[in-house]
Amino acid sequence: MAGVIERRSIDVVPDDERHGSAVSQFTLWLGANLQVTAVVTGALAVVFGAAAFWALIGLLLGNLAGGAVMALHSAQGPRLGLPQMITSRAQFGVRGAVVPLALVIVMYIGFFASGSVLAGQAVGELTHLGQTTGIVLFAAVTALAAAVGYRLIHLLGKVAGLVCALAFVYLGVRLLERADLGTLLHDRGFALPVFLLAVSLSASWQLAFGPYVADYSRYLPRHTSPRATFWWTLGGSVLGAQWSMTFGALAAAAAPGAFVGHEVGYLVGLGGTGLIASLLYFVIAFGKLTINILNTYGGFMSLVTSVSGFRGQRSLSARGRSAYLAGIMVAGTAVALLGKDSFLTSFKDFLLFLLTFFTPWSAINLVDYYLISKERYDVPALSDPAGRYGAWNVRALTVYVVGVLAQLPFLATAFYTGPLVAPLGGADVSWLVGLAVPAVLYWFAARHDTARLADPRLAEGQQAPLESGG
Ligand SMILES: Nc1ccnc(=O)[nH]1
Repeated sequence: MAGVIERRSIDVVPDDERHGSAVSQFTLWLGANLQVTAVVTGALAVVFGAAAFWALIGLLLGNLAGGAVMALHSAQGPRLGLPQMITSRAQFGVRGAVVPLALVIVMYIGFFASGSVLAGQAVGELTHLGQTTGIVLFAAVTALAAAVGYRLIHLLGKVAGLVCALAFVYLGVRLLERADLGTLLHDRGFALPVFLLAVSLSASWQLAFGPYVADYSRYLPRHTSPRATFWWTLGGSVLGAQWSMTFGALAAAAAPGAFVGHEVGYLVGLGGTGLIASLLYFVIAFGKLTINILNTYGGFMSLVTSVSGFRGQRSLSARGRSAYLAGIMVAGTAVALLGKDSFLTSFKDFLLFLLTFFTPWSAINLVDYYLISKERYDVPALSDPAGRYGAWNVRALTVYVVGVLAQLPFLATAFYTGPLVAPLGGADVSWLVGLAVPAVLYWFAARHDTARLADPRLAEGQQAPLESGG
């Protein structure tokens, strides 16, 4: 058992523990995306007024654009052997990284909560124990699996991907027995704002994976091709999300009133009753499990990265691991139980609003890694506030704040709508601004900051010094 439970967290994965191939990224991200929240997201595009035909095209564009950004993060994993958020220390400073980190933690607790509410419904129905017990059971299984860690997460992703793919084929057939595809796609009326909304919904969906993508590629052998990692990640994530979202958009077009607000019940009702219904409840919960584990593990990793920046640790004991994981699980479950009846709709808005705070992070992290640092970081300095990355990088933090503020005029949420939304016909393109503005600003601000750049000779053997250090 000891060999099964993961020991590592924020520390570098040494070469002798590296294993697997880039294809594992395809199966994990397929499994993470073939699930009910993605179905709901696709349905929203139609609910907000896009014709199903254009909704599907918009969703695909967003999945591809957001997916490309998330997959660029994935390719960092094999190269550095580090989880995702710790690489932000190279841009923001060892302590400055806490600024984007804190927001990422809040976001993943929020995703944990909203996912657990849907899965808790399914577990409650399946076990006849009700939603509250369902949420608690689901959270406990999530935390246990996250504690076992990397290998189990990949295994579950593979199994869930397969099981959910079968279920989605079945549900797709049932849907098309009830509704004629030609009729659903017949309306070709185009309206730019709702089309752009469909693009934003799926782009945000993908971008929200960004802060933990490399966590799941960091055990791949160092020489795994970055291209292969990129394409397998992109392929799995886009295929899974687009498939689920297509199903959701068509379901919403076929039965607008019946689907929205009754997602779990509607999906099960499509399938049938009795044993089939029980199976579908199981599949819905199982489908949410992969992503919920990712949210727990990602929240945990971000929390450890934040705290260790101040306390100077470079690794974590088994007890510390469990304690941090339990902390994320308890927080997520508490929010789920408090919010299950009321605020989850506005909560979704809150989550999209939070996205505003880390599209600039993605832009800065990627521009630095690929264009300025050229895929090389001085790994020991990532844990040294007196090292080349410093404690607080004011330049990067300023670009980050400007990147967040630049989006405000473009934001359209339930509780705040910026002044430039109406001139754009009601469309929210803030995520594009949140990527482009900080990317350009950071490039100009940091490209001559040569003291920060790692010695090219560090490129291959860069992990060695950390081993002795901690
Ligand atoms: N799109 C998402 C990203 C991260 N976590 C989620 O639950 N969903």
